[in-house]
Amino acid sequence: VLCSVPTHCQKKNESEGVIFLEEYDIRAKELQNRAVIAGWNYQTNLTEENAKKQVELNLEVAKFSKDVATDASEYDWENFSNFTVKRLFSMITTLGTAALEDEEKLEEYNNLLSEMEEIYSTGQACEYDDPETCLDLNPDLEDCMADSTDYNRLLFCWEGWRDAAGRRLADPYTKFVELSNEAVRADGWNDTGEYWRSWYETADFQQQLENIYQELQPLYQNLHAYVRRKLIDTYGAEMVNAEGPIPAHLLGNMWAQTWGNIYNLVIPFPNKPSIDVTDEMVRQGYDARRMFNLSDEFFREMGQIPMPDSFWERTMYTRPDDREVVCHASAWDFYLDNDVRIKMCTKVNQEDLVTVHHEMGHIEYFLQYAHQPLPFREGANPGFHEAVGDLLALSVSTPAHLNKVGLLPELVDDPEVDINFLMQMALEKIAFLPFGYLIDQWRWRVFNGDITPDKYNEEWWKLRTQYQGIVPPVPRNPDKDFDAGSKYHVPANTPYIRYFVSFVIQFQFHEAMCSLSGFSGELHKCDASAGAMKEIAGSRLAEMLRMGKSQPWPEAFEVLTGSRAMSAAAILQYFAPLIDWLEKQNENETLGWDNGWTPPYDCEGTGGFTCLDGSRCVRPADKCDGI
Ligand SMILES: C[C@H](N[C@H](C(=O)O)[C@@H]1CCCN1C(=O)[C@@H](N)CC(=O)O)C(=O)N1CCC[C@H]1C(=O)O
Ligand SMILES: [Zn+2]
Repeated sequence: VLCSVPTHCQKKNESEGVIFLEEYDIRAKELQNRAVIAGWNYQTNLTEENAKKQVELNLEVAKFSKDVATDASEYDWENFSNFTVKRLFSMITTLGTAALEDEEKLEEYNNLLSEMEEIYSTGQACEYDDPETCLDLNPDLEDCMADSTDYNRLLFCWEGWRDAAGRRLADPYTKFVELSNEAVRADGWNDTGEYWRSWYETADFQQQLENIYQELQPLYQNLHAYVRRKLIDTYGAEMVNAEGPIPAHLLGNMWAQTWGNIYNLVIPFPNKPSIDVTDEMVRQGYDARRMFNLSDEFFREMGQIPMPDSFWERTMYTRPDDREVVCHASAWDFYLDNDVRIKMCTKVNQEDLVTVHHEMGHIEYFLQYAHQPLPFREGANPGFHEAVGDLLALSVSTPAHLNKVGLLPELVDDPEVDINFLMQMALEKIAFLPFGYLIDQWRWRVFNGDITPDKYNEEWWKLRTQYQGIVPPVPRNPDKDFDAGSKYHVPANTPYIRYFVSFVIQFQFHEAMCSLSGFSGELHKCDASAGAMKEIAGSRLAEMLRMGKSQPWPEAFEVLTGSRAMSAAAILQYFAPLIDWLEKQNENETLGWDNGWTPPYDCEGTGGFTCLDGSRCVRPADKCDGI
């Protein structure tokens, strides 16, 4: 019944709709599989030819999405009775960025994405006094930020990366924002941010997030004040101000998003044992593959699905030395034949062991919902997908579990050792919260036009200082710098609020898994795999994951946690002993950082300054441009 004037003809009925969905699923999976393969081939071999093939496939997917949405609108689906059939039709007729009509613009949109991915993944910072020696982000610059405690060496790595990637992404990103908004507007959205937030199916989503952030902010301020005091001990009071924001390059990470790498500068009880998995792994000769095996074993122990053989054959474990790749770790669902893979330039250290669990959590979710119709093969909301791996890593990271797997020589039951452990966890989980929250606060305002391109960097730093209490170590050049571009997810166009949601709900999941497994005691001591009823916990987790996106997320949330709402209570309960300890530590500290302090910046005519180790840090005068 193909009719030219839909309002005057009989729309197709529900039983015809079910047949339509069956045919759709077969065609959609086949096409998605080819598109993901093209994406994999590009990211694991950044050639012009592979970029073109990836763009071609993305265009084919967009065309298919448009055609199938048109076909779907011939069915009277809004009036169908079956919830699942209606939900599937609703998802299939939601196009998002695929709605862009103009072929040329859609091609430009996809070319920009490939180009930005390439710029980010191949960016290098070259030594001031030896332009031939250039450092990659992974591993060189990341290792620099993690290991150096030389103020000016850190400054070289921090600024060098932003010159190499951030600055070069300003123009393509500005163009990209326009095209992305034009695309989603063709699908009826006001802007890209509104389309992204719709995936949470939560009317007051932004308000809920703000409430949770306000509940967590005091804990973050206490951690910030404590760490700031310790950094003054390391770098001196003229480089770190006791009541001001912290220079952004001193937190052990290129983006100051997690602070685990400066644990050795902030240990609460230095003369008591701490966990140092990195040393233990290196001592035991761990390689990437063994780190993956450790994670897979834990998923099995928790009754989840083991990694299929093809995973072990096709995963990229380490950075290849014969081609350019996207090193930023990611998990891939190929939608056919249980083909799931991780792509990672793994380093043998604790940080990457956590990332391996994070990526494997995505893989686990892919496997658990593989039986669902294609549109339901997503997280219940994107935060769920980010939480799975971290959730299991909360159990793996406990001293008890690390001792069990031979990565922690001795187990000590001592409240001061507990504080050392909770500090390590806070440097990962509490430090991250403002970062996880602010990225999309910035991006949503870029997409809705509140932040115009000339203000991209100024507003970025306003948010970075307001939420994280950090400040750029060198003045930013308003015409050239685009520091948001130095963070993978911005040029890669991956939304970020999902990580803030994950860092909240993973503790609610952990609390649920621990009580279901029969664990009793302080939450931070729980290793769910040690619970007498761990099978119950594992099967409840699997039951939630199997649902994919077949129901609004509170339904899935309730299966595991028994509740239907995000809450900061679980993470605050987990860190309760540390909160008390920090408040005592900070009795004489000023919480907060709004005294407007900025770091001293040595930029005399010589353009040179002296490193802490007394060596002469040659610095080309142009590094003082615009200052
Ligand atoms: C290291 C991790 N890489 C992402 C992730 O695993 O989420 C990659 C890149 C972007 C999306 N992605 C995927 O793998 C998706 N295909 C997963 C999915 O299918 O949804 C990452 O970026 N993380 C981890 C913690 C904080 C954040 C960061 O490092 O800032
Ligand atoms: Zn993730």
